Parts: sequence; structure tokens; C-alpha cells
Amino acid sequence: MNKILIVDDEPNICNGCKLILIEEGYDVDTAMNGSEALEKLFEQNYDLVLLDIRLPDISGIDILKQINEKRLDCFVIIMTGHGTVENAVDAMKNGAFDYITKPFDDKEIIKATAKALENRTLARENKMLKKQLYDRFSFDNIVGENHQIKEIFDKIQRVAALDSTVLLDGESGTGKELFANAIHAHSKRAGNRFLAMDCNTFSPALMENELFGHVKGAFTGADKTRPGIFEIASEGTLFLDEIANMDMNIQSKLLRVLENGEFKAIGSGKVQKTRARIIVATNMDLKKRVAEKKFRQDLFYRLNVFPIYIPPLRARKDDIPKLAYHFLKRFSRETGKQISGFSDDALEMMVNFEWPGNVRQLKNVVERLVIMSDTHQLSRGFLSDHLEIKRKGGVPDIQTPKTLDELKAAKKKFLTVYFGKIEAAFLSQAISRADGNITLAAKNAGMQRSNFSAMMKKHGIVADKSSD
Ligand SMILES: Nc1ncnc2c1ncn2[C@@H]1O[C@H](COP(=O)(O)OP(=O)(O)OP(=O)(O)O)[C@@H](O)[C@H]1O
Repeated sequence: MNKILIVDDEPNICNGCKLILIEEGYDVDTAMNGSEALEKLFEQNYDLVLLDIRLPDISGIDILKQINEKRLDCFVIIMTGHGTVENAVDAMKNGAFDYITKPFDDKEIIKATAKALENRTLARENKMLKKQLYDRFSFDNIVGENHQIKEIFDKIQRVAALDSTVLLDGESGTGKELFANAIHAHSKRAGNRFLAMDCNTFSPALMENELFGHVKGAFTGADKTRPGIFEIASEGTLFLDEIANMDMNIQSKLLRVLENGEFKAIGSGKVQKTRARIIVATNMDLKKRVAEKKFRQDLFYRLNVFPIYIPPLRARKDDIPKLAYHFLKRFSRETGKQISGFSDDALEMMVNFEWPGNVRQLKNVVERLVIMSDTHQLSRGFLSDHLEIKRKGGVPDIQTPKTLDELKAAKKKFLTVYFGKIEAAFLSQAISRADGNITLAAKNAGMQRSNFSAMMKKHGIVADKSSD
């Protein structure tokens, strides 16, 4: 039950308000002067204080200042009988949530109280969400004892507080998105949105639309104005993954955003401003892309203000046992299995494995082991069966390449044929698990709906509109 303190030297007001608010189901206390009010405030926890601005001993403003100083977790509504704007403005400046002018009727006091308490609940939830976000991406949940990872933690802590652009560079699965999230969670933007976008998934036209939005009538089908993520994430953080694949035309638009925060929605002549913090990631050598004229040099310099290199897992083998145990604990908890650990030779095998898919691959292997295991300890034999499946399975029917170009073509074919199949299967499974509800499927898969839909489009998967 919400607890309220009414502070007023007029007994009629104190008792009258008390009766009204008790009727409304609140737990109400009163104080007839400033020192009694402070005594009660320091002793008990109140959700809301209705505070008269003029008291015989201490002014309401001074009490308000004490509430702020002592960081008491309550909202304050100032009651002023003198109705001057100055009093009210002064009170609001000192952190009061609202003010009401005497004389007020029952309805006014009930409405003001309900509004303040509703806002207080929201503020509390927001604080809790911020804390959850912070805990999730706190360094305790990012495993890394290796000195290179510790240096990354240090860099992240330094850069998080600023609004600087960060470039995360590392192979796929090394944790770039996890570190981007950690930067956001440790920044002053933590209470605002973190939006991620994969530049690989979108065609240039879709990408421009997603980033900058469009105005009504900008193209066929644009039946209403829709904001892009630069507008939506203006107070938050925007994570652009696989930046090396960004279309050249969009690269120049991104450069403008980075230089002065300006952009234009598709079909609009109006320049808009964004304050979004930008974090980008790449698993390609951006300098090489610049040399190949596939990436703008000026954009590269703009993005390279604060580069963070995340080494592949094989270059930080000392972290493998810790990571393996971290995931073992997590998946054992999730599946309710009692698995005490890995045998020594299983751990040794893991440490010596190359992990081309980095931490993501290790995580997936441990998840599979936990699901399949019926024993208390995971042995080397069991592990090797599950690593072998990966190695034996899926060797594609591609002739051994003789030149570098053929090797590149083979790699492309391999990715298109095999990874495409995995991507399509992943989408179908997610959609069917969510009974055809695309929004839910995207949410469960940990993706933004727009990214999910773009991936569906790429594979020609059509949504069952009736169920979404
Ligand atoms: N140091 C770590 N501690 C705990 N979990 C980690 C760590 N590094 C990565 N992971 C986990 O591994 C998975 C892959 O990480 P993430 O998606 O951040 O990689 P990425 O580099 O962004 O990959 P990609 O380039 O393919 O997008 C995620 O589930 C992430 O939570």
C-alpha cells in the first residue's frame, strides 16, 4: 500500500486530506510542522509527501532540499496557499513533482496524488530496468581473465561515459555485440534504447529506409510517415554490425550524421538532427576495404576514433575453460540438469580446438552437450562426438580451388549454399515456434523485427499475415 505524509500546520487541511486519501485506500500519516515532518521522513519510508510551502518553523522548500540531499526515495507535491508562480517554480526547481494551489477540492487532491504515485512507479521500474541491464552486461557476466580482454574492459569503461563513436573489430562470434551492449549499459544512455542493425541483411534501399525513415508518399506503398532508427534511438545507442558491407551511398549519409548529426528522411527536404551514439562493428579489414575502394576513407577515419580489437578465441585459450564452465552452468540451470563439469581431457581438447566460430561456437557446443548428456561429467569421448559432427557434416560438393579467386568463389558458394540453408531453417523454426507471429518470432530469436523481416525477404519466406 502506498504511504503518504501530509505536512501542514492547518489541522483542517491535514485531517481533511487524510480522510480523503484514506478513503482512496492509501496509508496516511500527518505532521503539523517542519521538524516533525523531517523526523518522520528520516524514520520511515514514504512514497509521497504533500508538503505545505509555508510552515511555522522550516520552509517547505528547505524540507524539499533535505529530501534531495538525503536522497529520500519519495515524490513531493507542494501545497501552496499563496498561489504565486515564483513559489511553485522554486519548488519544481528543487525537485517537487507537482504543486496544487489552496483551496483545492477532493477531486483535485485525488487526481494529483494518483498522478504522482503512477509516475513514481514508472520511475522505479525504469531504475530497476536500468539496473537489470547493467547487471546483464556487467563485466561479471562477460567472461574474460585474459589480459587482452581485461584491457578491453578498461577501454570500455573509459569510453562508455563519453559519446564517442566506437569501432569494434573482431571475427564473427568474438562478442562484438555483447561488448557494444556493455558500452551502452555503462553509459549515461543506459535508460534509453539500444538498437542493433546488421548491414548485411538489408538491401541499400531498405537500409536507407530503416536508418533514416521516410515521409508519407515518398515511394509507392509509403502510406504514412515512418521514423528511422536514427530518430528512434536519438537519446540511445545505435549498433551497426558488419559496417564494411554498407552501401557507398549510405556511407556518405552516415558520414554526414557522424559529422553534424544531420540527416534527411526519404522523400523529405527537411534536415533532422539526431544525438544517437554510434557503435559499429566489423569482421573485415576496413583498411583493406578502403584500399579496394569499397569503403570511404573519410568515413573510416571518422569511425576509427576509438577502435577496440577483440581477439579470436584461439588467441586467448586461457579463457576457454572459464567460458566453458560459464555456459555449462547457464545451460544446466536452464535445463534443470545436474552436471558437475568436464573431465580434464575434455577440457584439454576444448583448449586445443581452433573454434573458428569463436565464443558463439563454444556456447553452442556446450548447449548441445548439456542437452544430450545423461551423465554428471562431460567426457572427452562425448565432446569429440559433438565436435566431429560439425567437422564431418556439411562438407560441400565444391572442387578444390587452384587460385585465390577460385578459393574466394568457393567460400562464397559455401556460405550461400550452406549458411543460407541454416539461416532459412532458423527463420522457419522461429516462425513456427511463435505460431506464425513474426513479431514474437523475432523477439524470441533476439532480433529486431525489421532485421528478421528483411532476412525472411532474402529467403523468400512469406509471413502468414492473418496470424501476425
Ligand atoms: N566473453 C564472453 N563472455 C560471455 N559470453 C560471451 C563472451 N563473448 C561472447 N559471448 C557470447 O557469445 C555469443 C556471440 O557473441 P556476439 O553475438 O556478441 O558476437 P559478434 O562478434 O557480435 O558476432 P557476429 O560478428 O557474428 O555478429 C553471444 O551469445 C554472446 O553473449
